[in-house]
Amino acid sequence: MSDDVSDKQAIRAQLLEARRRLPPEEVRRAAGALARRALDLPELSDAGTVAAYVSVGREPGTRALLDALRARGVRVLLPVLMADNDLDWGEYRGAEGLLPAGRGLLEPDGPRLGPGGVLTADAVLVPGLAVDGRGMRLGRGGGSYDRVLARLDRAGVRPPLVVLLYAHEVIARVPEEPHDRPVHAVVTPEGVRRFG
Ligand SMILES: Nc1nc2c(c(=O)[nH]1)N(C=O)[C@@H](CNc1ccc(C(=O)N[C@@H](CCC(=O)O)C(=O)O)cc1)CN2
Ligand SMILES: Nc1ncnc2c1ncn2[C@@H]1O[C@H](COP(=O)(O)OP(=O)(O)OP(=O)(O)O)[C@@H](O)[C@H]1O
Repeated sequence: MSDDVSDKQAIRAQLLEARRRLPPEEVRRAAGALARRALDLPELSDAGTVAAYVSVGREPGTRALLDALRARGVRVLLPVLMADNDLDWGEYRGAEGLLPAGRGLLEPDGPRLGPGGVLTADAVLVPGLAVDGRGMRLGRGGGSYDRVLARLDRAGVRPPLVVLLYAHEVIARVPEEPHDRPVHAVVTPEGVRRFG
């Protein structure tokens, strides 16, 4: 295994442990601040369709943001994890339209759009564990979003990629592999940083 791959695993383990230690009230406070800051981003507020995801556990919260986008008439797409870790997509129809899925995830009921559904997004909210000063992102390691970003590239579409993190998850350097693609902006409860 290359050094960068084993570095990634060590950093992931540290960051997931730090999330597990976050008090629930801190998770709630952060989610409110993240939703407010994310809604101020023109990349998201001007979008007709946003590809997002439903935060679970101590992930930086997206639920308030999903509902606010939907209330504004934005079409919100949510991922459905497939057996090979690639992602299918469905439309968010509100909290009642979410079903418990594997790995503690919540997924949309209703029709599936296919993996190409994400190509209709004007902006993509990408989950992550960390980002560095160049916008290089560390994910959970399933490669699901690596494939989404490669699919967008192949189709020649370049929607803004936005990651929501806690402030301590903006780190000095994420080890990168050739397939990694930088994101355009990171939102933390403390502010927004654009890369470019
Ligand atoms: N909320 C959310 N949805 C998402 C992602 C994500 O990171 N967050 N994904 C990003 O690609 C995809 C799902 N990929 C996943 C890959 C691994 C695990 C995982 O390792 N889960 C742990 C339990 C949860 C935890 O403690 O973190 C497990 O199964 O042991 C979860 C989702 C699509 N949907
Ligand atoms: N376009 C792709 N198609 C298929 N597999 C890929 C693709 N890009 C990367 N992978 C594989 O996915 C695995 C995970 O990659 P990596 O560790 O960079 O994940 P990550 O970016 O942290 O996570 P994620 O993409 O799930 O958020 C690696 O084994 C990598 O080879």
